[in-house]
Amino acid sequence: MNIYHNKKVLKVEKVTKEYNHKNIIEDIDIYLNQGEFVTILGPSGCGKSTLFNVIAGLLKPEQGKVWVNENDVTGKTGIVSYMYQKDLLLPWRNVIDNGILPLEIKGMKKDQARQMVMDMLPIFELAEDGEKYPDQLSGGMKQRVSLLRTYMFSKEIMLLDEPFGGLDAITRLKMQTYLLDILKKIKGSVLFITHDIDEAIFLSDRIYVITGAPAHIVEELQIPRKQISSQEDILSGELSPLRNQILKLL
Ligand SMILES: Nc1ncnc2c1ncn2[C@@H]1O[C@H](COP(=O)(O)OP(=O)(O)OP(=O)(O)O)[C@@H](O)[C@H]1O
Repeated sequence: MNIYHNKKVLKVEKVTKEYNHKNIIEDIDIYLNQGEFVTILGPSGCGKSTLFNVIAGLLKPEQGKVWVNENDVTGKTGIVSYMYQKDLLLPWRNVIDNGILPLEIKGMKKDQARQMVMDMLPIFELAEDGEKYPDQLSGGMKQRVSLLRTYMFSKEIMLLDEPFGGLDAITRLKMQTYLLDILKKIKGSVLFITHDIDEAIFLSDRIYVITGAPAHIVEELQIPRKQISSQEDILSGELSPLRNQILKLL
């Protein structure tokens, strides 16, 4: 995303989480600056979603703390927004009424919530689709609705857990570009999960590589954003040392 500030909006400090007395993630220290795009890159099953569940307050860690804007939010839900790989749209609600769900839960009147969502539709490239139902949408459109709904929940910090994992390769590439365009307009801070190295390099300002059992952060990498203007750049010779470095870590 390129333009971000050095204000830490999220800090994860020495977090350890176990299942059945076995550590799954251990001693995780990460942070997210305001407006920054940071990816947690790691192999399938290593514990990335567990980390997100701790950050979202859905799981309490055995050790460590989660801070949002310097407030201790460990084990508290409702502060950061969380988008899953599966779109989880309600099939009986149209795009607008799916989008207003988080606002309704917060107690906002339906008319006001609908207006807020309608105002955002063009940004999410859904200007013509507000009245459509999920079964009338393509996979990429469904993920844009999910992203819109995630944004309506909390504009400040968004956790995106493999949001493009279920899409075909071409739609996935298109969605990566959409996501960067949308983020330029809404100026959110994003923590993103993927196990796709090229996706991580294309989207991120910074990458944490997580691996091992228990999973821990093995490397933090700053991405040379100036060298990346399109997905083709990822395959250029200049970035191949970075890709190889990540491959060796995983
Ligand atoms: N509720 C649970 N009880 C016990 N073990 C669990 C539970 N949830 C996850 N695990 C285990 O914790 C480990 C990490 O799972 P997690 O879903 O966090 O990994 P992940 O990196 O997000 O995987 P993927 O990329 O496949 O989504 C796995 O071995 C999983 O089986």
